[in-house]
Amino acid sequence: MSDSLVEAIRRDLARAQAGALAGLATARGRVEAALARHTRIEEAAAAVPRRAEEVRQQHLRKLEVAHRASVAGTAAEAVRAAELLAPGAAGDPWPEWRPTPLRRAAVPGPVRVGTVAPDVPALVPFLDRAHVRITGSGRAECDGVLAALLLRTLGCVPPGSVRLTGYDPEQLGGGLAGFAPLSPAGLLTFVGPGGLGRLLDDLVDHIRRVNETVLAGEFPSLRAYAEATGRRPEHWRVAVLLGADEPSRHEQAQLARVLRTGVACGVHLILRGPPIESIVDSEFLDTLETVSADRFHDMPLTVEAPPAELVTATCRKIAAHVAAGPEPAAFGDLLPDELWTHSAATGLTAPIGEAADGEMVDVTLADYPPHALIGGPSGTGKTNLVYAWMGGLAARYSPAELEFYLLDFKEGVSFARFAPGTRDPSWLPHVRLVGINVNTDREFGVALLHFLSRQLRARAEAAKRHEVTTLAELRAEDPTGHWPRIVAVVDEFQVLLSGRDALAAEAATLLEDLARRGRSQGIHLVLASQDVSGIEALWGRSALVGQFALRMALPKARRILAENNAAAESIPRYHAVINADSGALPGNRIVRVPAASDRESWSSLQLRLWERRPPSLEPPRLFDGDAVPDFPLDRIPGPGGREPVALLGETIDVAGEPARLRLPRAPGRNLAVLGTRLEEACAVLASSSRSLAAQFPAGTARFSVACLDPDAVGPAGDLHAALPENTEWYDLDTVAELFAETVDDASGTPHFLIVYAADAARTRAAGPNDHLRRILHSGPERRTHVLGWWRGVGRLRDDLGGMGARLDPIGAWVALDVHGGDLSALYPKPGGPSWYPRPWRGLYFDRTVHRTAEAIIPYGLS
Ligand SMILES: Nc1ncnc2c1ncn2[C@@H]1O[C@H](COP(=O)(O)OP(=O)(O)OP(=O)(O)O)[C@@H](O)[C@H]1O
Repeated sequence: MSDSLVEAIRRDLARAQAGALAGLATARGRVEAALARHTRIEEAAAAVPRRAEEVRQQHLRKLEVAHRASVAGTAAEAVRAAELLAPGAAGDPWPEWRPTPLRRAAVPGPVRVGTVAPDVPALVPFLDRAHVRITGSGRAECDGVLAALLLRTLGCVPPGSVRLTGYDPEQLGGGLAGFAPLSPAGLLTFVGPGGLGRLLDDLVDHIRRVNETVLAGEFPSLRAYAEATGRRPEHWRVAVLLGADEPSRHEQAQLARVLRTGVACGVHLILRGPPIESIVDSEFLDTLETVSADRFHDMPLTVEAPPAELVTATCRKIAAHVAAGPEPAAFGDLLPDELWTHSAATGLTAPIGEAADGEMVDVTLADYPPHALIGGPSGTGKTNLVYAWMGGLAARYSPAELEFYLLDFKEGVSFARFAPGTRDPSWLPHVRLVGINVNTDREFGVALLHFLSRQLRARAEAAKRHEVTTLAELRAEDPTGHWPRIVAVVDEFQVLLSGRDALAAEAATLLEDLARRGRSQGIHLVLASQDVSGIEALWGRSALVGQFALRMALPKARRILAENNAAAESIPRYHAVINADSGALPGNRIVRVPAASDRESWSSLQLRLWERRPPSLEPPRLFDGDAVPDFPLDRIPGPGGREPVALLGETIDVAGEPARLRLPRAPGRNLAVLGTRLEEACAVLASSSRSLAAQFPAGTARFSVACLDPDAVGPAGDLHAALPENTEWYDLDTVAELFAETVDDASGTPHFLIVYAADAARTRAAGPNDHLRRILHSGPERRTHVLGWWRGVGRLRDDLGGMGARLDPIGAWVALDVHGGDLSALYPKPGGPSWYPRPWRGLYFDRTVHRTAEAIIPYGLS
């Protein structure tokens, strides 16, 4: 290779090396520049947060200054706000503190446990809002927070609505000692050491049950339930857990569940003590309120513990209140907001009381169930239950929709309040009839049943005319007709069915017919009794009992419900088992019946209804078995009638019409009053004579009063004075003249001989007796009528001719203290009428009009 070639290669290599070195130097310079820029950027970035933090700190300093400046002003506002948030028992200072229970469905607010400076109440949310964890260094302060929280909580809710459980393994209940008086009433229970697991299991079970059966997916919480429905179906349960050994894994899990889900179901925990605290983690913070006994929201807290004696006294009172039993729901709760807005076309529905879950229980009378049976021993509240039910019905349905017929067979005046009285002139507009003190007048009960049967017939006929079958259809077809539902209430109805006589049989037959056919015609029977078990007439007729599908059993009622249904055995006072399914077990609803008996509860409702009554409505008829009816001056026929009519007394009937005796010119038109009861006999003679006298203008009839019993001189004299001026007066010495003169009187002038103790005439002489017999026989055809009182049937017979004499001249009689059998000769049916003599009652029979004799009540004439 030549030298020149080598040289050329060297030069090229040297150039290449120099170029590479220059490139490296340039690259190095660029790297250095980039690194320098990076460092600058990094330094700038580091300066930003520092500045931000400085700005934040400046702001905070300003805020703190502003906050301190405004504390004095805002404290006053905070105090006012606290008063609003925690009124009454929730926040009142202890010296003036007393329980102020909220309504049952109300949601309690926070309660005060102390103050933060300057005097701002420290309020802790608890029931329906949170669990509470109490922390703090001082034991006494923590105890104070606990006591304040519990006592105020108890004072804010209805007594008994918080159930406390204490778990205090260290002090064995000492931490809750002041609350011990709650224990006997079952409001506070203690769980011993080792019982934490069971307690938590129990709470978890309770929460599950509330979720499943009460909230049932419909409400998120009991609080929402209460706000939506106005009712609170469950008690709150508060478990106070005051420290423990390290809880087991299971206990920890259960505790976590309660913390998570308890508040919504009314289960609250109060926690204190490190072992439990250790498992409370941040997961549950939204339902856990932590209260430090030292600081409250970062301010020093002054704990306000309640005085020990206030705690025990309050707990004692709450326990006594709960032990005394729950207050019955108020009568007003049964009433609607607006009166008389309901239609009775398809039935009658009203609440009767409150179930355990606070719900009002409705009771219906309709095609099914048509009739009700109410039972319970004396004093258990049957009458009260009837009042409560009637109040609810009368407030909902107007008198055009509903009518009541009320009968009380017991002695007493329980239904009298519905009729106008001397003290209270108001009456219940729905009531058409009130029968009180009916105990001996079973006839009145039968009369009511007859009356209802007539109503039933009228309805059935109207239904037929309109080609319908039920009341609802009839009302639709005949919208202007008066077709109210009729509710007949018979208290102590067993009296009506007692005895094995014709009256009881008639009553049972009528009842059966009414029960069967009344259902579709809107006629409802409500029968109440102390004890239905012994009523043969009832249990012998299963078809009758079967119609009474609505059963109401008061505590210890026998045989009202089905045989296997013993619910009435165990219900408390003022409660009732309501069963619309003939007493079958699944139909039971237990209700607390409000007090409706006291006059105050009832009167204001009755007054409101009375003031709304239609102007044309007449007051109800009042039948009082203990009262003597007044002689009805307005019912006496006027002068100039076709034939004289004597009023003998009041019939025992729904309308209370007078018992009338027609005295036309016809054989047998005499009246015999029979028996030894002087007053009643005089009353019958007086009312019949006076009513006759009113029918004759002066001088057109003759009246003669013969008083042959010295004891009757008083009333006979009174009658004599009340009769027309020319009425003659005879006694034992002169009566023979009257008979002798009358026996052949052919003047044709009406002549009424009123003879007291007619049988006494015979003891004087043989003559007058015979005259009297002839007057009785042939007088009426000549308008001479005898209204006579004989002191026995035998004596009457003697006056008519002795043994075997015909008694035809006595066409009508009123028997007083004479037994039915003694009247057989005067009665068409063998054995005589069934008649049990009783004071101020007579049995009236007129051969020309009666098939059976009827009971009457003589009028009082005073
Ligand atoms: N639900 C109730 N709440 C408060 N008091 C009641 C209640 N029910 C009944 N009472 C009271 O109990 C007493 C007896 O009640 P009530 O007269 O209704 O019983 P009863 O079963 O009809 O008794 P009796 O057959 O002896 O008349 C009355 O003084 C009444 O005020």
